[in-house]
Amino acid sequence: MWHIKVPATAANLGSGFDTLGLALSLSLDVWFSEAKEVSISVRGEGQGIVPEGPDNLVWRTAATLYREVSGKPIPPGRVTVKSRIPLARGLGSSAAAIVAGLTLANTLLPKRLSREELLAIATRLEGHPDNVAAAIYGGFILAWDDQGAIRVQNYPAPDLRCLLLIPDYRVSTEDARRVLPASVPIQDAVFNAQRLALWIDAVNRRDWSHLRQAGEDRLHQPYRQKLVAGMGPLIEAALSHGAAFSALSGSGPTILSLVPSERAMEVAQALTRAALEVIPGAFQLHDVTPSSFGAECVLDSWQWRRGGSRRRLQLGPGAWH
Ligand SMILES: Nc1ncnc2c1ncn2[C@@H]1O[C@H](COP(=O)(O)OP(=O)(O)O)[C@@H](O)[C@H]1O
Ligand SMILES: N[C@@H](CCOP(=O)(O)O)C(=O)O
Repeated sequence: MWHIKVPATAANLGSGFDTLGLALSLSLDVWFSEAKEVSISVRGEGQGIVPEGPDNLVWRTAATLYREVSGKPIPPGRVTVKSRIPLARGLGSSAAAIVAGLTLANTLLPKRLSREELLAIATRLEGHPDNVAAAIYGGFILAWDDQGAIRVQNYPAPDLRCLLLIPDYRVSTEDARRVLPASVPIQDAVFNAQRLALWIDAVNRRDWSHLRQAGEDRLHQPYRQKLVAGMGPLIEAALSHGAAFSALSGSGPTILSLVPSERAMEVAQALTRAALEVIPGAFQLHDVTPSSFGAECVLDSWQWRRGGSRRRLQLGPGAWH
């Protein structure tokens, strides 16, 4: 049986719209074993909501890639999808499902595609590179479009705790992209370029003292404010109680705060107090960590359960270890 694990991801990180991404320690897991017929079951987040037929995003993506590359239908099998990534909350659930599907197809293909090739396909399917790049490579990523080719630079994840304030309502990425303007004033573009540079300087020097400003943004958050009740007060509550960074996660509505361990309790309490005032309805507060691991596929067989070695496959050919 194959076990595929793909992390949740937070895209944008304030100033890095469609450019920065961070893998998180929440995951989408898929188990696959060959069988006579296809059967798909969905557990955890999305259970009862996402389809369990051939139109399931994980299976549809896997089947399409397999057929495109090999010219043959994907081998049928039993697929179990178990996710801890809430849907449409800005935590990359669709990116994780797409990357899981691509990883599954790549595992079954006789000749595997490279991570770069998978990134290009994943970006085309998701529409932007930031979530899928972080889901494939793990850690903190910077992605850019080089005349149609998607390039990525990845860095170790910041050694900070990550508090996710997740409201109980959904914001689809499609809707959240529709509220963005077609062009922005030059001053706003400069404002973001300066702050994006601060992010890259911070990860290069592992110094989080200017992250607060790296989180400031004029390209997407101001326009999305109307979709995310209490966005400003929640970010302010986290920053004024010791968070190094706080911003909308992806297209929202989750607010992500990066916090030194010793301030995590204080920030969590401040976020909870603010959320009770400004969020209409329920919310959850998750205490997770940035993750250095990207998508991986493991042969989950009886041999390793009995103490044999566990074979682990990072995406890309020749990467068994
Ligand atoms: N495990 C899954 N299996 C199938 N489809 C999924 C899965 N997870 C997410 N999706 C699809 O992705 C959609 C959410 O994507 P999106 O609006 O981009 O939000 P986000 O990626 O921020 O969670 C869901 O409504 C569903 O259609
Ligand atoms: N750069 C994208 C990121 C969307 O992330 P998601 O997790 O909300 O899908 C955007 O801001 O639209």
